[in-house]
Amino acid sequence: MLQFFNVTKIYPGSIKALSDISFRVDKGEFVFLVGASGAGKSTLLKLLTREEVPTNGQILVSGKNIVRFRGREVPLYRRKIGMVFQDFRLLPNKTVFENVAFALEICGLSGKQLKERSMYALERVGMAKKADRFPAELSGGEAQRVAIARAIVNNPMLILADEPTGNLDPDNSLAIINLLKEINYTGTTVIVATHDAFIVDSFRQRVIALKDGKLVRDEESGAYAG
Ligand SMILES: Nc1ncnc2c1ncn2[C@@H]1O[C@H](COP(=O)(O)OP(=O)(O)OP(=O)(O)O)[C@@H](O)[C@H]1O
Repeated sequence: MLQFFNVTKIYPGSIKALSDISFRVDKGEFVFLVGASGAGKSTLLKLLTREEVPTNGQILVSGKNIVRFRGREVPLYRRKIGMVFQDFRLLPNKTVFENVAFALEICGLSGKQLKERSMYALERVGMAKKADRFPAELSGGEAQRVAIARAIVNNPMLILADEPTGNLDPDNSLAIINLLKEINYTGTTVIVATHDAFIVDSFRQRVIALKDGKLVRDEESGAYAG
Protein backbone atom coordinates (compact mmCIF):
# COMPACT_ATOMS: atom_id res chain seq x y z
CA MET A 1 0.00 0.00 0.00
CA LEU A 2 2.90 2.37 0.65
CA GLN A 3 6.61 2.23 0.10
CA PHE A 4 9.59 4.51 0.80
CA PHE A 5 12.58 4.16 -1.52
CA ASN A 6 15.84 5.60 -0.14
CA VAL A 7 14.12 8.70 1.19
CA THR A 8 16.26 11.51 2.55
CA LYS A 9 14.88 14.81 3.85
CA ILE A 10 17.18 17.75 4.45
CA TYR A 11 15.56 20.95 5.75
CA PRO A 12 16.99 24.39 4.99
CA GLY A 13 20.09 24.94 7.09
CA SER A 14 21.45 21.45 6.23
CA ILE A 15 19.30 19.76 8.92
CA LYS A 16 19.10 16.10 7.94
CA ALA A 17 15.75 14.93 9.37
CA LEU A 18 15.63 11.59 7.50
CA SER A 19 18.48 9.63 6.00
CA ASP A 20 18.09 6.97 3.30
CA ILE A 21 14.83 5.49 4.62
CA SER A 22 13.33 2.44 2.87
CA PHE A 23 10.38 0.37 4.08
CA ARG A 24 7.05 -0.96 2.95
CA VAL A 25 3.66 -1.09 4.68
CA ASP A 26 0.98 -3.40 3.28
CA LYS A 27 -2.75 -2.69 3.19
CA GLY A 28 -4.40 -3.36 6.54
CA GLU A 29 -1.22 -3.17 8.62
CA PHE A 30 -0.95 -1.38 11.97
CA VAL A 31 2.45 0.23 12.58
CA PHE A 32 3.95 2.10 15.52
CA LEU A 33 6.60 4.58 14.41
CA VAL A 34 8.83 5.20 17.42
CA GLY A 35 11.89 7.25 18.28
CA ALA A 36 13.07 10.03 20.57
CA SER A 37 12.10 13.64 20.03
CA GLY A 38 13.77 14.88 16.85
CA ALA A 39 14.27 11.38 15.43
CA GLY A 40 12.22 12.27 12.36
CA LYS A 41 8.76 10.78 13.04
CA SER A 42 6.75 13.91 12.21
CA THR A 43 8.85 14.52 9.10
CA LEU A 44 8.08 11.00 7.88
CA LEU A 45 4.33 11.60 8.38
CA LYS A 46 4.56 15.00 6.65
CA LEU A 47 6.16 13.30 3.65
CA LEU A 48 3.19 10.91 3.55
CA THR A 49 0.64 13.74 3.67
CA ARG A 50 2.67 15.58 1.03
CA GLU A 51 3.17 18.59 3.33
CA GLU A 52 6.86 18.06 2.64
CA VAL A 53 8.68 16.48 -0.31
CA PRO A 54 11.85 14.42 0.01
CA THR A 55 15.22 15.87 -0.91
CA ASN A 56 16.02 12.48 -2.42
CA GLY A 57 14.11 9.25 -2.94
CA GLN A 58 10.58 8.28 -3.93
CA ILE A 59 7.36 7.49 -2.06
CA LEU A 60 4.69 5.26 -3.57
CA VAL A 61 1.17 5.19 -2.11
CA SER A 62 -1.38 2.90 -3.76
CA GLY A 63 0.91 2.57 -6.73
CA LYS A 64 1.30 6.32 -7.26
CA ASN A 65 4.47 8.30 -6.81
CA ILE A 66 3.23 11.05 -4.50
CA VAL A 67 6.48 13.01 -4.84
CA ARG A 68 5.51 13.82 -8.43
CA PHE A 69 1.97 15.02 -7.63
CA ARG A 70 1.11 18.43 -9.04
CA GLY A 71 -1.67 20.93 -8.34
CA ARG A 72 -5.09 19.35 -7.74
CA GLU A 73 -3.58 15.90 -7.24
CA VAL A 74 -2.40 16.88 -3.76
CA PRO A 75 -5.77 17.85 -2.19
CA LEU A 76 -7.49 14.89 -3.89
CA TYR A 77 -4.85 12.54 -2.44
CA ARG A 78 -5.19 14.07 1.05
CA ARG A 79 -8.90 13.27 1.10
CA LYS A 80 -7.94 9.62 1.19
CA ILE A 81 -5.90 10.06 4.37
CA GLY A 82 -7.26 10.58 7.89
CA MET A 83 -5.06 12.59 10.24
CA VAL A 84 -5.10 12.54 14.04
CA PHE A 85 -2.94 14.90 16.13
CA GLN A 86 -1.78 15.18 19.72
CA ASP A 87 -3.68 18.45 20.22
CA PHE A 88 -6.93 17.20 18.56
CA ARG A 89 -7.25 20.26 16.27
CA LEU A 90 -11.02 20.52 16.50
CA LEU A 91 -12.63 23.78 15.38
CA PRO A 92 -13.71 25.48 18.64
CA ASN A 93 -16.70 27.36 17.22
CA LYS A 94 -18.24 24.27 15.60
CA THR A 95 -20.14 21.52 17.38
CA VAL A 96 -18.91 17.93 17.52
CA PHE A 97 -21.26 17.06 14.64
CA GLU A 98 -20.16 20.08 12.59
CA ASN A 99 -16.49 19.26 13.12
CA VAL A 100 -17.02 15.83 11.58
CA ALA A 101 -19.48 16.97 8.88
CA PHE A 102 -17.06 19.70 7.79
CA ALA A 103 -14.65 17.06 6.47
CA LEU A 104 -17.42 15.81 4.16
CA GLU A 105 -18.61 19.28 3.15
CA ILE A 106 -15.14 19.99 1.79
CA CYS A 107 -15.65 17.00 -0.51
CA GLY A 108 -18.95 18.43 -1.75
CA LEU A 109 -21.33 16.26 0.26
CA SER A 110 -24.52 17.72 1.75
CA GLY A 111 -27.98 16.85 3.02
CA LYS A 112 -29.08 13.45 4.26
CA GLN A 113 -25.92 11.61 3.26
CA LEU A 114 -23.73 14.13 5.08
CA LYS A 115 -25.83 13.79 8.23
CA GLU A 116 -25.97 9.98 8.14
CA ARG A 117 -22.28 9.49 7.48
CA SER A 118 -21.24 12.02 10.14
CA MET A 119 -23.49 10.40 12.76
CA TYR A 120 -22.27 6.92 11.81
CA ALA A 121 -18.64 8.03 12.31
CA LEU A 122 -19.57 9.51 15.70
CA GLU A 123 -21.34 6.28 16.65
CA ARG A 124 -18.25 4.26 15.77
CA VAL A 125 -16.20 6.27 18.28
CA GLY A 126 -18.96 6.38 20.92
CA MET A 127 -19.58 10.12 20.64
CA ALA A 128 -22.99 10.32 18.93
CA LYS A 129 -24.67 11.36 22.17
CA LYS A 130 -22.46 14.46 22.37
CA ALA A 131 -22.98 15.53 18.76
CA ASP A 132 -24.34 18.94 19.79
CA ARG A 133 -21.62 19.80 22.28
CA PHE A 134 -18.70 22.13 21.58
CA PRO A 135 -15.04 21.01 21.84
CA ALA A 136 -14.49 23.04 25.03
CA GLU A 137 -17.12 20.89 26.78
CA LEU A 138 -15.24 17.64 26.07
CA SER A 139 -12.56 15.78 28.01
CA GLY A 140 -9.27 15.07 26.24
CA GLY A 141 -10.27 11.47 25.56
CA GLU A 142 -13.62 12.57 24.13
CA ALA A 143 -11.99 15.25 21.97
CA GLN A 144 -9.62 12.66 20.52
CA ARG A 145 -12.56 10.36 19.76
CA VAL A 146 -14.21 13.17 17.81
CA ALA A 147 -10.92 13.79 15.98
CA ILE A 148 -10.88 10.09 15.05
CA ALA A 149 -14.50 10.31 13.82
CA ARG A 150 -13.43 13.23 11.61
CA ALA A 151 -10.47 11.19 10.35
CA ILE A 152 -12.59 8.16 9.38
CA VAL A 153 -15.70 9.88 8.01
CA ASN A 154 -14.29 9.83 4.46
CA ASN A 155 -13.47 6.11 4.65
CA PRO A 156 -9.73 6.77 4.23
CA MET A 157 -7.34 4.09 3.03
CA LEU A 158 -4.76 5.33 5.52
CA ILE A 159 -4.84 6.89 8.98
CA LEU A 160 -1.79 8.77 10.22
CA ALA A 161 -1.74 9.62 13.92
CA ASP A 162 1.01 11.88 15.30
CA GLU A 163 1.36 11.35 19.07
CA PRO A 164 -2.41 10.72 19.46
CA THR A 165 -2.04 9.85 23.15
CA GLY A 166 0.37 12.68 24.00
CA ASN A 167 -2.25 14.64 25.96
CA LEU A 168 -4.09 11.67 27.49
CA ASP A 169 -3.81 9.63 30.69
CA PRO A 170 -2.94 5.90 30.44
CA ASP A 171 -6.57 4.68 30.47
CA ASN A 172 -7.67 7.08 27.76
CA SER A 173 -4.51 6.32 25.80
CA LEU A 174 -5.33 2.61 25.78
CA ALA A 175 -8.92 3.35 24.75
CA ILE A 176 -7.80 5.56 21.85
CA ILE A 177 -5.34 2.99 20.51
CA ASN A 178 -8.00 0.28 20.91
CA LEU A 179 -10.29 2.43 18.81
CA LEU A 180 -7.62 2.82 16.13
CA LYS A 181 -7.11 -0.97 16.25
CA GLU A 182 -10.87 -1.51 15.71
CA ILE A 183 -10.76 0.79 12.68
CA ASN A 184 -7.68 -1.10 11.48
CA TYR A 185 -9.61 -4.40 11.67
CA THR A 186 -11.95 -3.10 9.00
CA GLY A 187 -9.03 -2.84 6.57
CA THR A 188 -7.74 0.69 7.05
CA THR A 189 -3.95 0.92 7.26
CA VAL A 190 -2.89 2.78 10.44
CA ILE A 191 0.46 4.39 11.29
CA VAL A 192 0.87 5.82 14.79
CA ALA A 193 3.93 7.95 15.58
CA THR A 194 4.57 7.87 19.31
CA HIS A 195 7.10 7.97 22.09
CA ASP A 196 4.63 6.38 24.48
CA ALA A 197 6.46 3.19 25.53
CA PHE A 198 3.52 2.00 27.63
CA ILE A 199 1.22 2.01 24.60
CA VAL A 200 3.68 0.33 22.26
CA ASP A 201 4.50 -2.38 24.82
CA SER A 202 0.79 -2.96 25.56
CA PHE A 203 -0.21 -3.63 21.95
CA ARG A 204 2.82 -5.40 20.47
CA GLN A 205 2.34 -4.42 16.85
CA ARG A 206 4.86 -3.88 14.10
CA VAL A 207 7.41 -1.30 15.27
CA ILE A 208 9.53 0.87 12.99
CA ALA A 209 12.15 2.75 15.02
CA LEU A 210 13.95 5.91 13.93
CA LYS A 211 17.09 7.29 15.50
CA ASP A 212 18.71 10.50 14.31
CA GLY A 213 16.78 10.22 11.05
CA LYS A 214 17.81 6.64 10.35
CA LEU A 215 15.62 3.53 10.35
CA VAL A 216 17.29 1.42 13.03
CA ARG A 217 14.68 -1.30 13.65
CA ASP A 218 11.64 -2.85 11.95
CA GLU A 219 10.02 -5.66 13.94
CA GLU A 220 6.77 -7.59 13.94
CA SER A 221 5.14 -7.61 17.42
CA GLY A 222 7.81 -5.21 18.62
CA ALA A 223 8.40 -3.40 21.90
CA TYR A 224 9.22 0.28 22.34
CA ALA A 225 12.85 -0.41 23.15
CA GLY A 226 14.73 -2.84 20.96
N1 LIG B 1 10.47 22.77 9.09
C1 LIG B 1 11.67 22.42 9.60
N2 LIG B 1 12.77 23.15 9.31
C2 LIG B 1 13.97 22.82 9.79
N3 LIG B 1 14.20 21.74 10.59
C3 LIG B 1 13.15 20.97 10.90
C4 LIG B 1 11.83 21.27 10.43
N4 LIG B 1 10.99 20.32 10.93
C5 LIG B 1 11.74 19.48 11.66
N5 LIG B 1 13.04 19.85 11.64
C6 LIG B 1 14.17 19.16 12.27
O1 LIG B 1 14.23 17.85 11.74
C7 LIG B 1 14.53 16.90 12.75
C8 LIG B 1 13.41 15.86 12.88
O2 LIG B 1 12.24 16.50 13.35
P1 LIG B 1 10.81 15.77 13.51
O3 LIG B 1 9.83 16.82 13.93
O4 LIG B 1 10.54 15.02 12.29
O5 LIG B 1 11.12 14.77 14.70
P2 LIG B 1 10.10 13.94 15.63
O6 LIG B 1 10.70 12.59 15.76
O7 LIG B 1 8.73 14.04 15.09
O8 LIG B 1 10.20 14.71 16.99
P3 LIG B 1 9.01 15.04 18.06
O9 LIG B 1 8.68 13.74 18.71
O10 LIG B 1 9.66 16.04 18.98
O11 LIG B 1 7.88 15.64 17.26
C9 LIG B 1 14.78 17.70 14.02
O12 LIG B 1 16.15 17.96 14.11
C10 LIG B 1 14.00 18.97 13.77
O13 LIG B 1 14.55 20.03 14.50
